[in-house]
Amino acid sequence: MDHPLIQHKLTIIRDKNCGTKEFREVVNEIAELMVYDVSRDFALEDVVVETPMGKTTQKTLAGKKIAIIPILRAGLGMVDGILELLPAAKVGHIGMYRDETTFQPTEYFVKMPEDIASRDLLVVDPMLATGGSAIMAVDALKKRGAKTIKFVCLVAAPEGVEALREKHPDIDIYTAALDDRLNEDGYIVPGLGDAGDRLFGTK
Ligand SMILES: O=P(O)(O)OC[C@H]1O[C@H](OP(=O)(O)OP(=O)(O)O)[C@H](O)[C@@H]1O
Ligand SMILES: O=c1cc[nH]c(=O)[nH]1
Ligand SMILES: [Mg+2]
Repeated sequence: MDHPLIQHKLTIIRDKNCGTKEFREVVNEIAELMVYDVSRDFALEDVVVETPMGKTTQKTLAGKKIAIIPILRAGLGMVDGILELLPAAKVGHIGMYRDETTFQPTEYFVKMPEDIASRDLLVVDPMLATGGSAIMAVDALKKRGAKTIKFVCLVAAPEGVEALREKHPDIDIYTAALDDRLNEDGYIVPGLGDAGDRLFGTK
């Protein structure tokens, strides 16, 4: 997504001198701006409304049922921003951490709304690196009946986009930036470092 506001804010959080408070605020702001466009294909239906001047037929969202699914921890940093625009969305959590040497993800927590099969799901995580975490999260959702899934991240590596596309070609991927590559430690370059640690001040 190349909107100037999104690009500007992404540059702010890439800076290693951006502290925890600002990092948190700006991650939420970017997520909110991204959802404006992610929701572009949401269906509308007609509704009759009475203005002070009389009756008119206008558009309203067609009873869309959404759930936001953050991949813990770092995905949590995007939830409040998205809820600003989609305040009635439900939120399901999936916990996952990546092994430092093999980069393989381990799932440690899942709590979903009961009706995810009938909801449009926005899986959110700031970083799409090898793609292992996103693939495992989508596997877990499909296993529970999910049908419509969009993946929303801030920074993606080409390797992660390719892996997620290959494993789950039915999923739309939205990213604020497609970066150069992964380094030998599995971090995105130039990236923004460890998103979870920067959001929660754990390093
Ligand atoms: O595409 P991948 O190679 O799977 O890497 C991306 C994942 O790594 C990070 O999580 P991390 O394991 O650091 O957990 P955290 O959010 O708790 O810090 C990030 O938030 C993604 O979930
Ligand atoms: O660059 C990266 C890769 C994985 N996870 C992160 O938080 N950052
Ligand atoms: Mg992390």
